[in-house]
Amino acid sequence: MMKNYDMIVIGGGPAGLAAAYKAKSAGKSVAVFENDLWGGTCPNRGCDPKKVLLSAVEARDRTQQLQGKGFSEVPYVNWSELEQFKETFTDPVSEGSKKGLDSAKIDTYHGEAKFISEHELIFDGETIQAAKFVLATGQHPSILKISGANNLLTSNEFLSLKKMPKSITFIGAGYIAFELANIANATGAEVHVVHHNDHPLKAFDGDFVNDMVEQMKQRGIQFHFNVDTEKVTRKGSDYQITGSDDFSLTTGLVICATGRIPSVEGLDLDAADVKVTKHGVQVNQFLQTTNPDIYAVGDVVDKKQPKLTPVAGFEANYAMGHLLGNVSDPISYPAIPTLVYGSPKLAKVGVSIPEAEAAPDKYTISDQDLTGWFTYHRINEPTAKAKIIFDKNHQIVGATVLTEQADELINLFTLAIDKKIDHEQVGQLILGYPTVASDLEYLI
Ligand SMILES: Cc1cc2nc3c(=O)[nH]c(=O)nc-3n(C[C@H](O)[C@H](O)[C@H](O)COP(=O)(O)OP(=O)(O)OC[C@H]3O[C@@H](n4cnc5c(N)ncnc54)[C@H](O)[C@@H]3O)c2cc1C
Ligand SMILES: NC(=O)c1ccc[n+]([C@@H]2O[C@H](COP(=O)([O-])OP(=O)(O)OC[C@H]3O[C@@H](n4cnc5c(N)ncnc54)[C@H](O)[C@@H]3O)[C@@H](O)[C@H]2O)c1
Repeated sequence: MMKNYDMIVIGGGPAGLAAAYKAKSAGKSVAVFENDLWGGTCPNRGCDPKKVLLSAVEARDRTQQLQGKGFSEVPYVNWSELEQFKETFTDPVSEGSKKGLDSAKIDTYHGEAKFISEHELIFDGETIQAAKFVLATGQHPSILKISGANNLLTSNEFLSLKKMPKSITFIGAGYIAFELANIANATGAEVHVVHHNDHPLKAFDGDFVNDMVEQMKQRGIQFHFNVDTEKVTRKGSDYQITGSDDFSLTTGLVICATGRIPSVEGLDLDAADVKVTKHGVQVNQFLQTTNPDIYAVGDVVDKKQPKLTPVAGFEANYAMGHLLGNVSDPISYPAIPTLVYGSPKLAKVGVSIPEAEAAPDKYTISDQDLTGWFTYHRINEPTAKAKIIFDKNHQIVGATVLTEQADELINLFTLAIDKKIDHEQVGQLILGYPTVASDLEYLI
């Protein structure tokens, strides 16, 4: 007899798993298909391993800042040891995620499935049906179409390098290049970033990005802007990168960090009547694809919101609410913070600086240098800055921050924006002192 489920999820990452558990707890029969590691990008080769590696960088940064204030030597990070520590987090993920599904009695299929009609998949020669589907296949690294592209590695391989080479080069200057270049630099490797224009981290405030680049240059990271990479050639155990304007660089490894592309190949979405653009699966305001029985959630969706783990989880919960008939309003996203985990960290949320500058009748920007504030001076941070945007009622509506503590500060701003917390309300709270949070009263 043909297998038939209430719901099939394709992709076992944060988005897919959240959707599967939600439907299962509502009493639905559910199956999840995964063609690689259970758990997806975030815990296996994304956010979590990256932030474990960052912990050693943060310790080194602190030591460096407190040189002559209790510390004299600044050790380099021992990559092999750190990598082994990282593996204690990543190694158990896939098996653990699969076991979780098994104990929740969610069926699992490992391998490639492909649609053969609007409600049918074929897997290992077997046809499997479902009333509803959820596409949650995420994205994978894009590789430049250049001569010698086979010599390029990606963030996937970087996060599992057994040995850090003496020199390493990142192509692209987005989130991944900044974060991984910063980690490699802390191990003592010679680090280069080659970028095709002079707008790194283009979604962020230019002033703060310039500041971040300067600080990373001072740590020894070499930026090569306005270079179009044309060719990567193997030279013995090294690689030679050649690019526009006679650019040439010999390096130990080349990591391509030029963006990620939606994972839709092989699914034959045409057969299911699901339309895809180059940015991902097209959805309506209920996260239904062009086939209303097929939803799409997480990184695989063509959307203007940033492609991040908490956004993936939020969408999965929303889509399940809609699919189960508990929600009928269109999806409405709260403020979404985005962060670049460098040294320092750069973060933003809500109304952007260009948006605020373009509408002075609606917004005011408070440009704050926090370097001398106790919170930052205590750890001797070289620079700590925030641009905070208020509406005409003096309610915070956006912020961009550059500091080692940006990951904590931005969440406080997010809370204030989303819950409309103002200066007076913060003043009525008693918060642990002295902390990033206890500064909030003086910031908003
Ligand atoms: C290096 C790096 C660092 C990151 N850091 C952060 C961070 O600090 N904070 C943050 O919020 N986000 C971060 N992200 C982004 C975050 O990882 C993603 O937003 C998140 O994983 C999206 O979840 P998802 O379930 O939509 O996709 P994924 O986690 O990518 O999961 C999709 C799953 O679908 C599977 N799949 C693909 N095709 C098929 C198929 N045909 N059949 C079956 N299964 C398939 C994949 O193997 C994968 O397991 C980072 C990403 C990277 C690459
Ligand atoms: N901290 C975080 O939240 C975090 C960290 C890492 C990744 N991510 C997620 O992963 C996504 C992908 O990260 P990413 O850094 O690969 O992408 P990105 O879009 O941030 O950056 C890609 C960079 O490559 C450049 N580029 C594009 N085409 C190029 C070309 N032909 N030659 C040279 N450079 C080129 C772009 O100008 C851009 O600077 C992010 O958008 C985000 O969703 C998030």
